[in-house]
Amino acid sequence: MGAGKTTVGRALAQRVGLRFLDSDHEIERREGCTIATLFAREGEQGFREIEARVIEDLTERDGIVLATGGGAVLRESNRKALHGRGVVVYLRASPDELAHRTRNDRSRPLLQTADPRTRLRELFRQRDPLYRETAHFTIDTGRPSAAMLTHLVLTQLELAGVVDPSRAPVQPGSRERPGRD
Ligand SMILES: Nc1ncnc2c1ncn2[C@@H]1O[C@H](COP(=O)(O)OP(=O)(O)OP(=O)(O)O)[C@@H](O)[C@H]1O
Ligand SMILES: O=C(O)C1=C[C@@H](O)[C@@H](O)[C@H](O)C1
Ligand SMILES: [Mg+2]
Repeated sequence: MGAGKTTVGRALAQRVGLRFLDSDHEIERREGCTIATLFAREGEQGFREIEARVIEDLTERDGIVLATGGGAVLRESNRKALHGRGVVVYLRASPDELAHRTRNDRSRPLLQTADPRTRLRELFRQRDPLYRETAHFTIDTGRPSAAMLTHLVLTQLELAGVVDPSRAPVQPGSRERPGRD
């Protein structure tokens, strides 16, 4: 949560000329309300059901850059759909860094506690192995700016033959997917 998936994903899509989609935005569009309202109305489990349907739908599409919500890796079906249908980049950040980036933002219900830093530490412990299992690449987001991270992700994808260095996206399925990191 707050690692930069939306920020970097959108910039990456622009750089490679692909459509950008974000599962949180798609959930808000389909449900006609904010994530915070949805959590209040349906609880986290209700939100996860909707999220799983959206991930299933969006990972069926070709030619997109998809940013997920931070908890999408919690479900095995989501992890399988993401890893099997796409090239997954884990933007890894420390709980302290995430706490700093999200400190003024009230839109993430799971961080509306007296001690968001401790919550982020718990989430990191639970989720880091799941992100690693799901990702083809891991990029540490500690110091670099979002613009630098976009460049780093792009370079990784070029080296793996996922996008052409001339910025033309490789056709889905035309080259072997990269292995796990
Ligand atoms: N590399 C970075 N360095 C510093 N700040 C960053 C960086 N990447 C993103 N940010 C900032 O951190 C905040 C969270 O970023 P963003 O919304 O892209 O995270 P996210 O991973 O999509 O979060 P969520 O899981 O909640 O969807 C934003 O204010 C963004 O500007
Ligand atoms: O990390 C999480 O569990 C979440 C992250 C956000 O992207 C939203 O999907 C929601 O706030 C839950
Ligand atoms: Mg996001």
